[in-house]
Amino acid sequence: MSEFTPLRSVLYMPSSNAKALEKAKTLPIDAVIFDLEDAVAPDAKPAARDTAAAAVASGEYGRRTLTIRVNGIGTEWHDADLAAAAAAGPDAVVVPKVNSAAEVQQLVAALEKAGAPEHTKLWAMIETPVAILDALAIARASERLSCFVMGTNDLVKELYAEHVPGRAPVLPSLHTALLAARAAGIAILDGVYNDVKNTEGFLAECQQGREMGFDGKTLIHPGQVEGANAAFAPSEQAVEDARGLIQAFEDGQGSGVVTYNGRMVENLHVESARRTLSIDEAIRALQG
Ligand SMILES: CC(C)(COP(=O)(O)OP(=O)(O)OC[C@H]1O[C@@H](n2cnc3c(N)ncnc32)[C@H](O)[C@@H]1OP(=O)(O)O)[C@@H](O)C(=O)NCCC(=O)NCCSC(=O)C[C@H](O)C(=O)O
Ligand SMILES: [Mg+2]
Repeated sequence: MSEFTPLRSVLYMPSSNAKALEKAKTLPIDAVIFDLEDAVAPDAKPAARDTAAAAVASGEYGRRTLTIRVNGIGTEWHDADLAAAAAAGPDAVVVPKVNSAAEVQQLVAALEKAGAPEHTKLWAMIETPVAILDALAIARASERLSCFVMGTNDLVKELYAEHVPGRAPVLPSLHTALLAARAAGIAILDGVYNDVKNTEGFLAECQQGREMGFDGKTLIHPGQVEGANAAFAPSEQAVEDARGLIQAFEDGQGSGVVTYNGRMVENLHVESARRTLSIDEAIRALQG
């Protein structure tokens, strides 16, 4: 049994959208974010809060990781959202616009005070300039914090930047958050791709995110699930190469360096290959 939890495809859905809530039960997503923030109109927020909590408790989403995105600190909905989410006990509570280590500690204290079970982690959205500049302190602020979620729409807005193919304006921010997440040993998810009908652009962004090192991508539409699942899983070729590389190293009988398919292999490559195999194993376990 692998300890690795795949987060290739993490789908936001407005908790006020009954059709989307039903649809998500049928999709091969690794995780769901029941949204109470941007995708829910102010009038609909109290009902959406109840719906999200009921969805988590329903047991109808199978093996998927379930999370609730609450409204941000300082908004009129935040306290009630956090209390309801803590009581529902999802796998994680996602908090937008987390800006400091102190905020993480405040959120963790609030979750504990509201009686959140131990398995309910905190996922912090990194989507402001100050969060990028303080990313390492945020990532290390609490053991309960297990994942960064990039909010590239807010980031582009705050930077007065533009959404462009290749994402040059936000790459320094994405890399900084990745460095912080890896230094702290937490997961990190790439931001959403807004143009839901542009499959080619979406797949290019998935590949870019995978190559940069993200664990998976946040999604906004069912049509994006398959592409994300493929992009963030090791390919058959990668799995075969990982097995071959490990075997070649073991056949080297204690030599510190061997070659496999003409390439140098050292222990660090073996560690990467083992990671590839454990991700593959965890994904296969999901498929049952
Ligand atoms: C973008 C959408 C508004 C498009 O909706 P729609 O026009 O209804 O799409 P379709 O008709 O193509 O839908 C086909 C079926 O799929 C279901 N559906 C659609 N979206 C979802 C979803 N997200 N989850 C589950 N199911 C979904 C439809 O109900 C149709 O079902 P059926 O008829 O039974 O076949 C819409 O996709 C949408 O609302 N997406 C989510 C938007 C959202 O959550 N936004 C907030 C998060 S993004 C963000 O804030 C990131 C961050 O903070 C940042 O700063 O970047
Ligand atoms: Mg945002």
